Amino acid sequence: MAENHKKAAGRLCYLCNQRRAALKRPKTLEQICRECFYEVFEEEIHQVIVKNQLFKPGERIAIGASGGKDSTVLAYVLSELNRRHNYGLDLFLLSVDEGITGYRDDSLETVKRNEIQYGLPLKIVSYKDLYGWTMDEIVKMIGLKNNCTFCGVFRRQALDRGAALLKVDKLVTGHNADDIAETVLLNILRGDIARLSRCTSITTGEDGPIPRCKPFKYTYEKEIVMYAYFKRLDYFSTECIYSPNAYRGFAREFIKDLERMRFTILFILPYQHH
Ligand SMILES: Nc1ncnc2c1ncn2[C@@H]1O[C@H](COP(=O)(O)OP(=O)(O)OP(=O)(O)O)[C@@H](O)[C@H]1O
Repeated sequence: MAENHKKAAGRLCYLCNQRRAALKRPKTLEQICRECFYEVFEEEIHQVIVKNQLFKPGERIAIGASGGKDSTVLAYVLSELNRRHNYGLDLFLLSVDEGITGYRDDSLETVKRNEIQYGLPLKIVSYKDLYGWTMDEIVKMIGLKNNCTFCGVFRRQALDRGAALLKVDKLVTGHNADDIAETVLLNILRGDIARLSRCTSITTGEDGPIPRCKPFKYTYEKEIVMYAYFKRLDYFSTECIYSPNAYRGFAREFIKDLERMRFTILFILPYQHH
């Protein structure tokens, strides 16, 4: 971040040619000012929403809010765009409390502050209430093997239950281009053709209880972090204490290495179509 910042300082913004450049934009490598960065970042997400017809006026939308950078930026940007472009959406924050002491309890405090900061009603559903078990208790029983698989299945269902309680039409999540590139690579390595064809769709689950969509499908993680940093958004940045997640970590490092070698894989993978 500081490095990007230093390199850009001293020049005029490539886009407005008036203000000093404050950063080098990861997606285009242009040196631009903060104001232009906010504008292009938000406008690109607006275009993704419009082109893919993600929402209809009057819809109730739940934002899967973990308190992390992606969903915090998503909540902030969606509420801004909803006002600016009159989408006519009723937005809600929906959080799942997995019952992980020292991780989810702290990140939920962030979401509770976001509820006030962004004026979005918050609903929290917990594994304890839904299933009678917290992840702390499950890990005590089964250890650290396969715990992420359990947690992923439970979270998926908990989000569906929460969405039903809120009576929303859709659920949006903060999955970004980096997450999707990793998932594409993992599905290739696993030879999972069915998931490979599904994982790049911007909207999924249209035949299930609640459609889900990913407005950040084309947004780079680095840009989300920069946006949160420059806007001083309130988010929680600790990794889950139970998820070493070696397999996904390997995919992430591999993609980063390819990017360093100037392969534009991050840009290409989320565009894969079936
Ligand atoms: N406990 C939760 N409650 C509600 N939504 C969640 C929860 N965990 C994850 N999500 C949703 O799923 C998306 C992807 O989750 P993942 O665990 O991969 O986190 P991430 O990429 O670090 O995102 P974030 O920065 O938002 O935590 C999040 O952006 C969020 O929309």
